Amino acid sequence: MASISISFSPYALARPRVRNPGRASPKKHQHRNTRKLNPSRPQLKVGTNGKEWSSTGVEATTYTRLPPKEDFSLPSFDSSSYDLSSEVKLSDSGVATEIDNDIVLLSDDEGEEEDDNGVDDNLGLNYGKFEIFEGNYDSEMEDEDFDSDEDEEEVKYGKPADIFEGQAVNFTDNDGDLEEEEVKEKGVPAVMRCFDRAKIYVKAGNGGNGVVAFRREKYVPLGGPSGGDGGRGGNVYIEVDGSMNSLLPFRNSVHFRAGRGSHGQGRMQAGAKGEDVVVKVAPGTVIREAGKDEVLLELLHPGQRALVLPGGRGGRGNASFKSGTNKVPRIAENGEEGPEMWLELELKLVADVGIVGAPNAGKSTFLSVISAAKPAIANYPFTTLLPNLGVVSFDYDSTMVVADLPGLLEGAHRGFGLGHEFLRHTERCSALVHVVDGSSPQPEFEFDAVRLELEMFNPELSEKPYVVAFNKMDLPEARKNWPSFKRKLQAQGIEPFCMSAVQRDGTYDMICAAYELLRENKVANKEFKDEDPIHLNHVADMVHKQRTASINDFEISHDSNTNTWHVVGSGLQRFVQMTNWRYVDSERRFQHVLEACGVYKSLMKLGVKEGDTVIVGEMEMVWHDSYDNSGLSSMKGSTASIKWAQWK
Ligand SMILES: Nc1nc2c(ncn2[C@@H]2O[C@H](COP(=O)(O)OP(=O)(O)OP(=O)(O)O)[C@@H](O)[C@H]2O)c(=O)[nH]1
Ligand SMILES: [Mg+2]
Repeated sequence: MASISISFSPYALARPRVRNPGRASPKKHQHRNTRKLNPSRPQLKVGTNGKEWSSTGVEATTYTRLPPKEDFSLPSFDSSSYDLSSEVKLSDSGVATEIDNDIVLLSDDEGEEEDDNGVDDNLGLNYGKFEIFEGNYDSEMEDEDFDSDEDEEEVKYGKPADIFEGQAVNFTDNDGDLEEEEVKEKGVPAVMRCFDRAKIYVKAGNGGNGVVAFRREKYVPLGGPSGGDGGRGGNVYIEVDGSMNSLLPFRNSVHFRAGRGSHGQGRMQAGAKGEDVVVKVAPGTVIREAGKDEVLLELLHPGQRALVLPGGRGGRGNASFKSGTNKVPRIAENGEEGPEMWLELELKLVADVGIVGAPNAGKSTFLSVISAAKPAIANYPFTTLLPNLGVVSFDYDSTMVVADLPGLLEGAHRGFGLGHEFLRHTERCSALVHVVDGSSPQPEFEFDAVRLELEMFNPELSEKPYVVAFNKMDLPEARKNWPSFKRKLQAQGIEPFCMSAVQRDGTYDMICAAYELLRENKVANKEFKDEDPIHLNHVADMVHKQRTASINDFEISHDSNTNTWHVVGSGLQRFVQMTNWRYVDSERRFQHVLEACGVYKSLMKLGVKEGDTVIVGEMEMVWHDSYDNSGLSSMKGSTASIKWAQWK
């Protein structure tokens, strides 16, 4: 594209010299036009710079640690949405070798009662034969989302620095949380990552351009300017959709662009406004600007709608520029560009009660019994990969939403297992139900381990009110364990409940107890909400404020090597972007505005020299300074004598 080649005098051009009008297009550092200008006047030569199985087991075992290899016999299932047939066997990889070695080492170092095979007396688990569900889910749903650099990922697992009994093996060096986070993130299949996190791009619509037109009608001589204004660009809204309970839809659609405003037309016709775009999110979504910690919005209730990005203003047509001194304005503005942004969405489910517990404790079974939810249930740890929600109704007006979360392992807070990934969903619960597998060898141990994990993840979680459900009372082991478990918890001041989820025995009392807890706590939450009304359009207000900064606020920096002056200010930049160079008066107004806001004066004060390059926004100009200051205002026909429509 040819350079814009507009050469003009900032002060005293009676007739703007526009070469190739209408071809003006933003382009960076175009070659300069060496057209000769009247040396007696100050001249700037202008150029533009171009921007996410069900089988009922008989013998169920709860694991609070990683389970032994032999327990990992998977029933074959074809239609499952989760294909676990391709777990990575750590014993097959270099990683496993490292873990084996370290565990043996650990038992030696610590002098614990653990034999050379790494058998833990507590649970009878052979830690030397772990399998870990880490990464390699090769189901059709994951193919494209897995990082192909699997090898690279394994290399990242370092030798655990210090492992002692009771502590989970940490695959990373303790070097930095960042690395741990990275490895953990990669190990989680995309469908899980996308369940409650998403990154989206939003852009408001550009405003439509204003036009230059004149009324031509029979018997109406001198009809005057009739160019209409452009329509404003579409807005970007974020709305809470009560039917959504995950952010999975954002796996496929990431970009949301509002429509641009239509251009203005003759006969004073303003352009239509651009189409708004509404991004639907699940209740409980927290929104941040990408890369920043500050929370922009927290959308909790269905129907809430927040204006995030306002559309760009439509450019004014020449009818808007008519004034007493400029009755035939040949000028119109470009529409303002719509703002754009990358947003990070994080979902924290809005459930009243969260069901927590070790894998295989019977959490999903419990949810399926108390609500209409049909979560996957199997005699297998980590059956639940994503949280399930269920609504428990007592009668018409007493209902509560219950979330069943993936099982928690010891070490979950360090990224072991899956539960950690989703623990944040319990942050918004008012009460927790802690399901304990009564048939496990040591239910007390399991109970303590899970409590510890909650505390390690977020101390506030461990402070939430909770009820303990000792499950699987239909099994003889559980009935045997119950008296001692009850005694131990009572000693701690906790009154546990016992139930058999499968036989629906004791589940009603359980849920009534949870509801009671919830009622007490919800009152407190309500009071809090009343105190803190949310103003949902503040993001748009902030964006708007940033964009409409005063044109008088600018900074000038100088690069002495290239003799270039950069005039930087968001108000000025917006002005430059909205200036439509195809119209002849644009240039004069441009000079007028630069003069009025003090850019020329400041440049001269700083010592701008003849031939220096001045860059304002996307415009590149050449400075010509030979002029007579005193003669400016008196010059007839100069821009100074024309009253321009106010910049807004
Ligand atoms: N005998 C007996 N088995 C039960 C009971 N509750 C659950 N189970 C069994 O325990 C196994 C695990 O149940 P789930 O509900 O999938 O356990 P979970 O806690 O959701 O497990 P994860 O989702 O893997 O963490 C299944 O085989 C259930 O049939 C019970 O009260 N009695
Ligand atoms: Mg489950």
